[in-house]
Amino acid sequence: MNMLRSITADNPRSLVKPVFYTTIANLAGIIPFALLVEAARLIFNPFVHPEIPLDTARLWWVCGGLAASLVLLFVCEIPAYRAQYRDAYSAAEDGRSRLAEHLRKLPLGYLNKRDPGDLANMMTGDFAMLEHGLSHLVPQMIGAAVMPVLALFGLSFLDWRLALSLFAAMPFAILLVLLTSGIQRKLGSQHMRARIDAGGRLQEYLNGIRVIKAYNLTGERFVRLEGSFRELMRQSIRLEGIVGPIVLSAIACIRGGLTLMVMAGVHLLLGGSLDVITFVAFLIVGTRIFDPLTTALAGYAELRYLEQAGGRIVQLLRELVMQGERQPPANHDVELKQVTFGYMDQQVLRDVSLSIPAGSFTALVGPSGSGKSTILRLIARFYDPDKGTVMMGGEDIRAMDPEALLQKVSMVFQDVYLFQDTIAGNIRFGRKDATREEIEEAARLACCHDFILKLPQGYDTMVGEGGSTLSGGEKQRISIARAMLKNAPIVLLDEATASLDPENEAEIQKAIDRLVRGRTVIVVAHRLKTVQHADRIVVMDHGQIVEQGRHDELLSSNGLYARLWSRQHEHASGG
Ligand SMILES: Nc1ncnc2c1ncn2[C@@H]1O[C@H](COP(=O)(O)OP(=O)(O)OP(=O)(O)O)[C@@H](O)[C@H]1O
Repeated sequence: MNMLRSITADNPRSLVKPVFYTTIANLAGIIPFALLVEAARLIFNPFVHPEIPLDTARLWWVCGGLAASLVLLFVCEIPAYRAQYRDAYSAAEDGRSRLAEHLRKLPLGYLNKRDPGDLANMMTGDFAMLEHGLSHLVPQMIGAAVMPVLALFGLSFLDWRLALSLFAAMPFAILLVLLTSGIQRKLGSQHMRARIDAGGRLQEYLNGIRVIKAYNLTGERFVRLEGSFRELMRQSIRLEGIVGPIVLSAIACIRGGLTLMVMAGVHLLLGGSLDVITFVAFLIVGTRIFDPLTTALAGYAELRYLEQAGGRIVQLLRELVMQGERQPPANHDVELKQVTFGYMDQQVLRDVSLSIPAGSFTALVGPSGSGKSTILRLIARFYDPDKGTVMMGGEDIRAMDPEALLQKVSMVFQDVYLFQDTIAGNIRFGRKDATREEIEEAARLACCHDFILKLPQGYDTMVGEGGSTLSGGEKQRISIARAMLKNAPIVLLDEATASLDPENEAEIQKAIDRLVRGRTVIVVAHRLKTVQHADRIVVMDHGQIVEQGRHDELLSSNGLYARLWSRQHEHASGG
């Protein structure tokens, strides 16, 4: 059952139709064999028993039946073929969508620990293997099981001794494959690890190609990439080199049954206890009956390999998604109560308590790495705290449905990601059902409208993956337009650290001022002058809140804020 779950990406029901139609097609495939045996019997009968004339009428009927059975086989194979391919591809499509949806709901903490190359490989490589398995290997396996069982049953009626000798070696072959399945699995998983590693290295190489060129790192990075390709080759050769002989031995063992049957047949024929016609019938059937089984044995090793690919998918599908069903309350006060959090082992926030009343403007400031952006991520529930609670309207956000919670929050982050879509499509991510007028209105408020109209196709201009065709400031404004469209009561803003030209900076500031009006706003600010009018400024250092208050209060208390302010002030007047 585990294997079935694995190879169907946890959806064994997708196998029902292909298995049903393939079994019918295989059963239909037995009829021509039976008719061939009957034809051989009729033809050889006059030679063995000269007193009996050739029964031509019956022979014609058998020939007609043979033609009809081939038509029947064709008719049965069409739905089997369709079921195998259609269901294989739709099962893989369904599995890919389920996995993508599941990944979206997993805590970011879990995804951070996974190699993105590995996940991408799972979506493409592993599912491609499942498609191949469901469309080719599973039908082969069914054929391999149905044909010999029916043949053994039918041939036993003709002569049980020959039938037994024909199949005598089969249990040894099956035993050989089963006993070595541990080795096959181990080699398969080593090969898979090498494949994932090569995929990861390749992705790293492609993602970093600009840095590699800029710093002339070609040699070192390429060596790592080449090393992973070499390891993959080594593991592939090892896998084929060891699994191949096992499978070939099993096939030889099965074929040995035919030799055994011929020897037994000759012995019985000479002893007079077997007639030639039955022997000929066995020879006809015996040469073909093992074909599906030998093909399936070669596929069996592949199936085990595929089981591992599917197993990885099933394991990921079973990872617990973020829990919580409650709808967020109408009150949008935000509060952190003694929150402690770290991404991996390193603690990033220590015992942080902070209360943000609805409708207020709060700024988080402090040195780089002090944990400011992490607070925003916890409020949006990208992660759950290790200790303490994050509350909204007096309720723990862990009890809330993460998706409903995100409806309450608009985010504008430093690293704006634009999808490979039109400008309008990218703004529409703010609200799926927004009309074109609403999108343009949001763009106007976010100071994007003018630069968008200057693009070749205006709002219908495509932006590349990652938005590489727009400047940093333009991307920021697009993301503000998204947030405008979303119109959520809480706004989380992570101010861009990269220096922008004065015109862009003024436009962005104007857009932000419009976005935050009348909402609960939490801003991570790097330039203190942009937040000097905040209701409250929270100063962070080494994962803790060291000061908080209004700009004037903080300046007069002469602490970290005053130092940061004077440093930036001197810097600005000096520059
Ligand atoms: N996804 C992550 N995985 C592991 N560590 C992380 C991750 N994000 C941030 N960190 C680490 O957590 C610490 C706090 O990061 P955070 O982004 O909250 O700081 P910050 O105060 O916003 O910094 P900055 O002003 O430079 O944006 C840093 O040491 C950072 O390296």
